[in-house]
Amino acid sequence: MAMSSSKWSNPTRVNDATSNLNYKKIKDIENMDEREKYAFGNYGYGKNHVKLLHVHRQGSLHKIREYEIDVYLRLSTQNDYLEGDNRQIIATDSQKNTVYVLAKKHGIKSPEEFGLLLCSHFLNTYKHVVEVGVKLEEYPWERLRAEGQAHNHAFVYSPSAIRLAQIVHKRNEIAQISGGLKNLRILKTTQSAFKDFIEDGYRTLPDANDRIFSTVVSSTWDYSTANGVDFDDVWCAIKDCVLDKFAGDPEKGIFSPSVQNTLYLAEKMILDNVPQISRIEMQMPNKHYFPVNMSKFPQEIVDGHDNNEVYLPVDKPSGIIYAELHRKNFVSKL
Ligand SMILES: O=c1[nH]c(=O)c2[nH]c(=O)[nH]c2[nH]1
Repeated sequence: MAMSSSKWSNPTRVNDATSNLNYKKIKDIENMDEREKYAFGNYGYGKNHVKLLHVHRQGSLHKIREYEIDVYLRLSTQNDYLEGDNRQIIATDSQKNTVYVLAKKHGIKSPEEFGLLLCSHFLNTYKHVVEVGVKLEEYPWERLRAEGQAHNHAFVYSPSAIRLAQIVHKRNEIAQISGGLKNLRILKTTQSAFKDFIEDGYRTLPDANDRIFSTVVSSTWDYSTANGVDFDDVWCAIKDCVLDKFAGDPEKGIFSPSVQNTLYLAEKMILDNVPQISRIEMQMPNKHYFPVNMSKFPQEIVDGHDNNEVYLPVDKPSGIIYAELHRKNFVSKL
């Protein structure tokens, strides 16, 4: 397409020689091959939402793991995009089949290890694959207990949190491994306050000495190494750190002056306890539960005690508190 003069062109009149030169440049650009004019930024292709249930059968004792998996590949050439030449394409359907075949052949020890296996498979099998990415979401099935006993082959879906894992493996580089969790919904009825914040013409919220604290935690973290990491143990340990800093001991609990402080303490405990994690980010939306105003029902206010039994769960808006914490010797790649 010819470049027309636009509001971006220099309005200053140029002499004829310069003008001829500019004209030649424009003609050269017009004659350029498309490949010289434009460069690809991010590109790749794969299959999203590959659903998989894996059953590990040890005699009568069965173990299950259920996943939704996204896979993508990046090839060394872009001939598929540029020329409509499909000869280098590993079809997204074949990528999906690979997930099933590798699960059948090798089983699934953890989502991180299965993701690493898929990456190595694609890089080793196809020399023109330069990058593989695998994202996994694991659903929270727990062994059912019946008559006080763990059941051999029945499970209950206990949506306490969804587990996440992501692997990005570029050829000739070390695989980048991330873990994560989402949908961890928690609530406590005391040991939370929020006060002493800015008092100005915009403030209506009173100090709260004792409020409900509820959130839905989501978090992702990066591993600096896979050596010696038991990914299942780490995931449970991280969830326990979050619950510990939120709930504290079962009798007295733990005091929270703000969501910000609780989030920071959880992240710090995770970096203190898991040396193989270099960076963690966490989000804690503040799901508000406001006490219902009972001042119109004075007969219900006994001994001058305000209402602290009946609350209105507020769907929207919610506060959103988030922070990333990394070790000081770690340089974020973002
Ligand atoms: O823990 C909180 N942090 C805030 O920043 C905030 N803002 C707000 O209105 N309530 C709260 N609670």
